[in-house]
This record gives sequence, structure tokens and C-alpha cells, in this order.
Amino acid sequence: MEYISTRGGASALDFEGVTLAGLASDGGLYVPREWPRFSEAEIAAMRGLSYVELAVRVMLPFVTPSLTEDDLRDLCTRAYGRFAHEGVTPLTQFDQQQWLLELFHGPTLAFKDVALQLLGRLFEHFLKQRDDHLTIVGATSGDTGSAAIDAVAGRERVDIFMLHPKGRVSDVQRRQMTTVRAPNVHNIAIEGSFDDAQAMVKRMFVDDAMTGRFRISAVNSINWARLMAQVVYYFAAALQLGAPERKVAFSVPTGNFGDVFAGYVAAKMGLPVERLIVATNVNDILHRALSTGDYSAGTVTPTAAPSMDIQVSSNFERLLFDCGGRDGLALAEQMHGFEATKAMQLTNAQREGAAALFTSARADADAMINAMSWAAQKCGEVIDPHTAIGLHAAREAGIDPAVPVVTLATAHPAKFPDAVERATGTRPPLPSRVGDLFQREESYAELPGDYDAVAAYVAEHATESA
Ligand SMILES: Cc1ncc(COP(=O)(O)O)c(C=O)c1O
Ligand SMILES: N[C@@H](CCOP(=O)(O)O)C(=O)O
Repeated sequence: MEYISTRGGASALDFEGVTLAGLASDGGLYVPREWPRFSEAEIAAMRGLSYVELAVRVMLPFVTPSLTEDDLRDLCTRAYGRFAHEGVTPLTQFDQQQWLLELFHGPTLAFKDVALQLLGRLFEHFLKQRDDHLTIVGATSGDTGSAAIDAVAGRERVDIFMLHPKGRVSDVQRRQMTTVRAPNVHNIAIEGSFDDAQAMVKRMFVDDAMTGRFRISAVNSINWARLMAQVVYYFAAALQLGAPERKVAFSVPTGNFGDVFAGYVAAKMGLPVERLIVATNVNDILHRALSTGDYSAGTVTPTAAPSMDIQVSSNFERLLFDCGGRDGLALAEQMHGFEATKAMQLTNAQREGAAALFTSARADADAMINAMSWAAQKCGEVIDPHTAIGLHAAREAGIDPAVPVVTLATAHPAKFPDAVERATGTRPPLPSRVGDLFQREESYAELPGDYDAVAAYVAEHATESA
């Protein structure tokens, strides 16, 4: 498989190249040159496979020829062996129509583990072959950070610098990052929002002074390998609910648009997806863009679903590219305009292309609390605030009652105990696999929301590439 940049100005790369590159050198995001497609018979033949075998079947077209099937199977076996549930991403039922896809059985209790446990191993595999070293720079609104750190802590060929917005992640989320003691792990709390952190990370990829000294890569969903691994659980859920003979809708709590874009990829590969419901909190740029075509970022409002407190959604660019006729140079101009003004209008082609599969909904604080208490009272399920936003949107979307609707449960409720307790009266305990999180000592740097300060910190602590 060959990958091209959404901005048309970077060389095409193979899977190994895009995994190690993270972001394209023109500031764009890599996408496959074409979508691999399974026939109905091929999808039917996936029924009953273990999660690992399904992952191999779904991902093989994307990784060939960089990885052999046996290499991929070995990496998946090791990655998913760390999950606390044998099914890796089990489904539970709320009622006749509503289902929950539990994506939080990995080591750090959020859906990020599904991709990052694999990505950490992919890095190790490729770096060993090349005898090389990576400097990973990431931004987190709470969950990517701990999942990425867990995946690479202590690995020799990688340094990781993880930026989180100071005071804007939950205590559990922060401690899951800052109590990890490994010489290659560097946590940085910055003044500002996740969007500020993400913008600094992206800038580093096009800063010659940094890329000239360090081989910089990404663990955020700007890295194609992240999205690829997330496609698998859409197949897993739909197959259990009757695909390929039956369509399934998905409701996805959305921030950076990575998780829901993985659902779009699954549909492109032939999975019968009825709708993809983009569920946002009050930071609703995506809801506005999909419903009115206006993609303009405001100030980020802190909410009880902090991981979705995002206004600039990186992966939306991948959708605009694919729906807008895959014209990289035109998209580069559109994105440069957005970067300068923080506002843009979608073209008709982009709007119509997106409308064919996506709908959206916005949940305010009350809607989120109501969804959490509905799940607890009617179904005995304690869900986290992000999942609640997805569930609210799933129930509001007006999907044909014959079509199952799967809400992606993106985090374990124990990551947000205060918000869950306020809504349901129940304080979810931390699962034992997280260990003595509140007894461990924290360590992190604090920096202003200033690119030069962050770049200087990274330059001082990172290992130069050969
Ligand atoms: C718990 C949780 N739910 C939902 C999201 C939004 O996912 P995405 O950024 O892929 O849209 C995030 C962060 O990414 C998250 O951590
Ligand atoms: N919600 C995320 C934000 C970063 O998203 P990513 O999927 O692009 O890594 C987080 O928890 O950090």
C-alpha cells in the first residue's frame, strides 16, 4: 500500500514510512492512495474469528509489503494479550436498539490502548530493523498521553515528550502519565488548551531546526497507524450484530475526529455502515461543520468530558480530502486559510460527501448527565461522560429501529470519578490493573504555551538521530 499526503506536497511513502513519519513534511496527513475493499463474502468469512485474527485480516492490506502476515500476527498477539477482556472490545446491550462497544479494557482504560499497544510495537519492530531512534512528540487532552506512555515507556529506541493542558485533565488521567518513571518519558504541562498543544506538536514536524537533528514522529491520530488499528473494532462489532447482511450505525464521542474517521474507513472497505453519528460536547465545531458547513473554531470550553475539549480536529482534514475529490493542492490552500483565520467554509462536494454517511449531535452538560443516569438506572451500566455524549446522540439520531446503534464506550468511568458520581451517585472504583496510582509520586515539567520553550525543552532532553 502506498500513502499520499492530504496536501499533495510530500513524497508518497509505504506503511513503514508513514508509521515512522507521523505527519507529512508538507503539514498534511497521510492517507492510503486507494481504499482496499472486501467483498460481502470476504466479510462474511470474518465471522467468528478471534480479535487478533480479525485484526490481521482487516489490517493486512494496509501494511503490505512493510510487514509480513506473520509479523503482523505476532505484533497483534502481543498487543492484545495485554487486554483485560478476552474479546478485547466486547459488546453489551442496552435495549432493543442500543448497544455499547467497550473499548476500555486495555492497560490505561481508554480506547487509545487498542491502537497504541500496537503502535508501540510497530515502532520497536521498524526501528530495530533500521537500527534507528525516534523522538515522539504528542499532545493529549488526557487519554492519548497515558496510552502512548504505557506503550513506549522503557523502550530503548524511543523518547516520548507528551504535552497536556495544565489543569484540564482529570486527576486519574494526569497521574496515569506523570507517575510513570522511565528515563525516556517526559511529561510537560503547558499553559493553554489541547488545541494549543496540538498546534505546537504539528509545528515541530515542519521546523527544520528540529527535524534536522531528531527523527520526530507522532502517537496522536495524525499517525495513520493509529486509525488503521481502530478500524478493526468497527468490523468486530458489526460482524457480531449481523454484518454483512445487516447494516449497523455507530455513535462516536468525537474530538480529534480520529475514531469516527476509522469508522468511515471501515465503510470504505465494504462494511455496511448505516450512519456514523458524530457526538460532540459544547466544543461543537464538528457538529456545526457537518450541519451547516461552517468550520470555525472558537475558544475551548472546559467540560466534564475533558478529552473532547477540542476545537481543531486534525482528522477532519482526511475527510475533507476524501470527500472533496482528493485534490491535495486545493486542500492545502483551504487548510492554510483555516490555520491563518481559524475559520473556513466546506465546499459543496465536501458537505455532500460527508452528509452521505455522517450525522452529528451536540450534548450539553444536562444531556450528558441525563444519559449517564439513564444508563445507570434503566440498564445498570455506569458509563463515563464521553460515552454518555455518544449515547445521548445515539438515542436522538432517529435511526430506523431495525438498525442496531452501537455507541463507542471510549473510556472507563473510573477515569472520571467525580463527574460520574455527580450524575449517578456511584463512585466507580479504579480497576486493580491500574495499581496504586494515588500513592505514586508525580513528575512533570511546566512550560508556558510557547513553541520556542517547548522546542528548547525537547532539544535539551531528546537523543539526536544518527
Ligand atoms: C475518552 C475519549 N472519548 C472520545 C475522544 C474523542 O476521540 P477522537 O479524538 O478520536 O475524536 C477522546 C480523545 O480523543 C477520548 O479520550
Ligand atoms: N482526546 C485525545 C486528544 C488527542 O487525540 P488523538 O486521538 O489525536 O491522539 C486525548 O485523550 O489525548
